[in-house]
Amino acid sequence: MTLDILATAQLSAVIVLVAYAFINKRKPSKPSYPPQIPSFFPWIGSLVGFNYRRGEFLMNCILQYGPVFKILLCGHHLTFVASEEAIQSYLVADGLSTRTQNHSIFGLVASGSSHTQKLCAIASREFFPLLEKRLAKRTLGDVTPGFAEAFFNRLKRFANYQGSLRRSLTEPLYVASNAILLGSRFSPDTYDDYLVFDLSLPNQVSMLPFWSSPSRRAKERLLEHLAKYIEDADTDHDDSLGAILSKALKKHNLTSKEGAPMIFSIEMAAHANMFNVVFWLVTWLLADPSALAAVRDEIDKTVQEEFGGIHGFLVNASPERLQSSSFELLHSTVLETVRLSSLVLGVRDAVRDVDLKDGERVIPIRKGEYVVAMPWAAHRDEGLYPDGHKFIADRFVHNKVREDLVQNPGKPFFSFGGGKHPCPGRLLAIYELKVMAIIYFSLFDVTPVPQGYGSSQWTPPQPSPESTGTFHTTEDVIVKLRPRFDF
Ligand code: HEM
Repeated sequence: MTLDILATAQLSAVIVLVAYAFINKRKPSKPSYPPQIPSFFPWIGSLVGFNYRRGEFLMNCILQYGPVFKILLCGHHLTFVASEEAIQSYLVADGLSTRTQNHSIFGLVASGSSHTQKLCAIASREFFPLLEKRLAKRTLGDVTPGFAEAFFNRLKRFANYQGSLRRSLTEPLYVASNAILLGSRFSPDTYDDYLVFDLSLPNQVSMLPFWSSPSRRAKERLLEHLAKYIEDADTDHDDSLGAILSKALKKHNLTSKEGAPMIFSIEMAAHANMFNVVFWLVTWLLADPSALAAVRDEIDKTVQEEFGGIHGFLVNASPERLQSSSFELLHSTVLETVRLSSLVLGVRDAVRDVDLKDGERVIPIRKGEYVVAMPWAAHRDEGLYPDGHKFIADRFVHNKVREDLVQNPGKPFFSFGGGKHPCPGRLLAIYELKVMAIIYFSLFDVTPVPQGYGSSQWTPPQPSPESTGTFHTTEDVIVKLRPRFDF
């Protein structure tokens, strides 16, 4: 009986939606700006295309409707801005808030918690500004000692390895980055759980229901570990970022279990984009052997001449010394990878009516609507970046972006956001990517192994059409790592 009622209700809903869509289609549409992406169904709008192949769907919208367009998703209006001027305007606009974005992040890490609201407020008022201060140019050098050695020690285990490129890069990166941010009490053995969680992220951020026991259990174990980490923090003597955050959580009367999602959200911010970018950095270099040879020559020469060899580098690899012009090609390669792997920035909600600018045109955003910026198009603008869809390792050699890596008029570089909410980890990210590349290519000859029966040639994987934020990959790369010397 109940099933009959349900089936009848579903059928009626479909009939109403189809009829509505048909009537709507027949109405002559008013010309408007920005263009609205047509969708067959009212209310749910473009949900299906958007959710299943988000990156691809958005890129197709730009190609068809231009760099500013609107879509309807489950009753919400989202305006996407992808031109340089519109993104600049989005970044500095008053009246656009990160409230919804932060809520969804905490909803993801702390599902079911009644403290999401409180955690969001503490994150944006206290924790993100604290990170910005600690990871600023002047103080970054106090945070980074130990990163290079921790990365090296973990990477050594991969000598003569044949297997996942992703693992060989992200495991040492995860361990080293946590060592400097959270200190030695945070267990490196959490890597496998974090990877399971990370790989499920594209599904988790989709608007469709997502059930996966392995990633849910991995997240629960990570949260338990973090709760213990906060519980045991030596807040009087330990001055690692993790201990400072633990102290602040206690000050806000949050139990260690209630506060764990806060540190988890910082873990996610510190690793999610890095895991993607580091993968593309090595993959795109492997796909361009002459660029790889040039980058490695630069690394070998500079490590020898300026640090006396790799062991000297491990102890003296400060952010200032890595700014040296002797690493100019590596610096350019890192920026090029970050430019090319960037798809979407954050979601903003309009807390009042806002007019954004796209050159001479005005983009009206009504209170309650959402805006999303897509650097993907601006970063491929042929007038600004010739052959912008290609990886060109030395693209930034003679044309460096500003040091703080945000908003660079004339040569847009939006990968780290900017304006009111720039990525506070941007300088750390660039530092880590450089150190990683230097150690990885100093230690190993890296050979990609062709996959598939009978294939003798390796081809790099494509960015995944389901990506969000930075590009994920469609598949891993299998590599052989042959030590270049006895370490
Ligand atoms: C290549 C690596 C990275 C990329 C491409 C990246 C990109 C971004 C972007 C675009 C935003 C702003 C999103 C928005 O507009 O709402 C952001 C925010 C953030 N990033 Fe990064 N990031 C990277 C690495 C890091 C690292 C290493 C950390 C270290 C802790 C970090 C911490 C954060 C935090 C805490 C925020 C939130 C800031 C806020 O909402 O005020 N990121 N990141």
